[in-house]
Amino acid sequence: MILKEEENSAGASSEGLSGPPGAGKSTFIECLGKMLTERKHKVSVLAVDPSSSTSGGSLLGDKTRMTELSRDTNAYIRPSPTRGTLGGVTRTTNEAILLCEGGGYDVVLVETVGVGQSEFAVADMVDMFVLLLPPAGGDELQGIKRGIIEMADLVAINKADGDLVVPARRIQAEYISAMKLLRKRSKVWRPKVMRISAKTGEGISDMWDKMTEFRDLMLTSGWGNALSSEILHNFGCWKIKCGEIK
Ligand SMILES: Nc1nc2c(ncn2[C@@H]2O[C@H](COP(=O)(O)OP(=O)(O)OP(=O)(O)O)[C@@H](O)[C@H]2O)c(=O)[nH]1
Repeated sequence: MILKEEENSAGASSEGLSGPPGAGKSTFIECLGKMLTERKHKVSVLAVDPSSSTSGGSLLGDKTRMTELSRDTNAYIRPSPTRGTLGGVTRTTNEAILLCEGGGYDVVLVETVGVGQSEFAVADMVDMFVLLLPPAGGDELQGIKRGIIEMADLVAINKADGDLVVPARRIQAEYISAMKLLRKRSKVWRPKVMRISAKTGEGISDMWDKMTEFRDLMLTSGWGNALSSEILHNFGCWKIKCGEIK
């Protein structure tokens, strides 16, 4: 694979990834993460566990996930999800993002299950927010809040392979129409809806190109600076809420 030098020159970026259980988040991170480490990126993966603040349980931590990426020396996967209140989760995740970026990881993926409140907090602390959805509508997506779709800079319809290609196309068309009606988050970017297969790898490279395009646009348009100040502002607000800044 050809190393894209320019990709690595623009500094670190953080990407939030959310989606309902079973959408294929681990499979996707494994696939994207391996592609990126092959391209000489250093990738860290932070899991935010929304169940921890309510039930004390763990949706994300109980199974072996991303086995190949976890053996990759250019990847770091935070082994266990953060526990505690949402404020605590947010604070430690924010700090972990900064630590990873400072530690030379130029891609920081923050994963959360899109059924609670944590994805809203995550969307506020990353440079780009990606929603991963299965090729299904209606009941299966009931847990996904409309508000979280509004936060998405990019929606990826996963599992667009085999028999699921046709439903994936349909869902993609539905989301493209639906998202036209949503409030725009940015003046310079219209959220994209793409079809991918984390299993076969199809569409993943194109998706990363779109993510890179987004980041470049944010940097060149100055909108990214506004976003960074917003991220810092949100971080500050959380610290105040957590009683760290009086
Ligand atoms: N056909 C197909 N199956 C996939 C794809 N990606 C993931 N899967 C399957 O979907 C199931 C769930 O995938 P995971 O990656 O564990 O999903 P997840 O979103 O991390 O799930 P949670 O950890 O429960 O939130 C597994 O059986 C995967 O093999 C894909 O692109 N195509």
